[in-house]
Amino acid sequence: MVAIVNSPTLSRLVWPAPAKINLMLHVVGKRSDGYHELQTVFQFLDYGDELTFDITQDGEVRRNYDFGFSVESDLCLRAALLLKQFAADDCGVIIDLLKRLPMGGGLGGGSSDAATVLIALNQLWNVGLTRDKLAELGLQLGADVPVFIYGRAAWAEGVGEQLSAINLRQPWYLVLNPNISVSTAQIFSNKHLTATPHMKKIRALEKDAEIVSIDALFSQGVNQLEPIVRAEYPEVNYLLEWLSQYGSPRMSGSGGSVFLPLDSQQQGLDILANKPRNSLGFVAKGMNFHPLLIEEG
Ligand SMILES: C[C@](O)(CO)[C@H](O)COP(=O)(O)OP(=O)(O)OC[C@H]1O[C@@H](n2ccc(N)nc2=O)[C@H](O)[C@@H]1O
Ligand SMILES: Nc1ncnc2c1ncn2[C@@H]1O[C@H](COP(=O)(O)OP(=O)(O)OP(=O)(O)O)[C@@H](O)[C@H]1O
Repeated sequence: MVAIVNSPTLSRLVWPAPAKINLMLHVVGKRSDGYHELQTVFQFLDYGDELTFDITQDGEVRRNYDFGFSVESDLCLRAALLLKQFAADDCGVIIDLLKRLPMGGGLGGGSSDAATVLIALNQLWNVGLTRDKLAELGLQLGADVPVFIYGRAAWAEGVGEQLSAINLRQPWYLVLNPNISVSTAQIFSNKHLTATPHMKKIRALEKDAEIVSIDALFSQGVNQLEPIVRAEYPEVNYLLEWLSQYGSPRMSGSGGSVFLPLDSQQQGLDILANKPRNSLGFVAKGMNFHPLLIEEG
């Protein structure tokens, strides 16, 4: 946890917003509001966006960047405005964002940014909401926000908000992105997406002390959104085929990023050096703890 006081200097600290990957993802149902119920496993990566906050006393929420999304749809601004309902009237902020995560990349970039805004401003504005309350606010912004506030690698159900911590191996991963944005809504609305029966939380996952291997999760099958994305986006299909010469790659979330667990960081750097033209990529370590984990109680 970042211990921080509300001082203009310290508030300029850099606040990380790490990526997540989904190590397995089953679609198990559809709710009446159209959202799909999932069973998934989240792990964080030590790679992501970075935010800084200039705290002001003018009550305004502003941004100092432009990545193409409108002010109204900006998840950082929306997160700040949600939290502002609980803050003193004069609490204001200018948010800056260093964007490393590909947008529409299945790595939870926008969700992670929003979670970091909620965590940071909860401290910098002295709001004092609990982690559960922040996660509840976060869920209004997106299904992937709560896990970033929960702060632990997790087995998730519901739309991703029913979370229980799991202890996973933390290998290095190579992540590749085809440099295209995949719409999560479009993938979930594909007519070929069918729900499968609920899977019992696999036995190894129930024993918190045990370290769950990535292979054990992969043996549960591929991400069920993967065949749909592969069919709609040949670029994602190509990256998965290309990476399979080195092991068993998987797609994260609703794509289009794909990832491969590695034996070492160097192995990833060697593969990355020859990555397909037009793709983006990085090597990062799996993390079971979010760098801003809120310890309570
Ligand atoms: C695929 C995952 O990344 C797995 O972690 C998440 O479930 C997606 O979470 P997210 O990007 O935060 O998604 P949201 O912004 O909440 O939803 C975007 C759209 O995707 C569809 N959606 C999303 C999540 C979900 N469980 N079921 C859905 O049907 C809905 O049409 C929704 O309007
Ligand atoms: N701060 C933000 N960062 C990224 N995208 C944002 C942000 N605010 C709003 N958006 C919008 O949200 C869309 C989805 O972005 P995001 O990077 O979260 O996708 P994603 O990684 O596929 O998410 P997920 O893994 O949760 O499905 C973007 O295309 C963009 O229009």
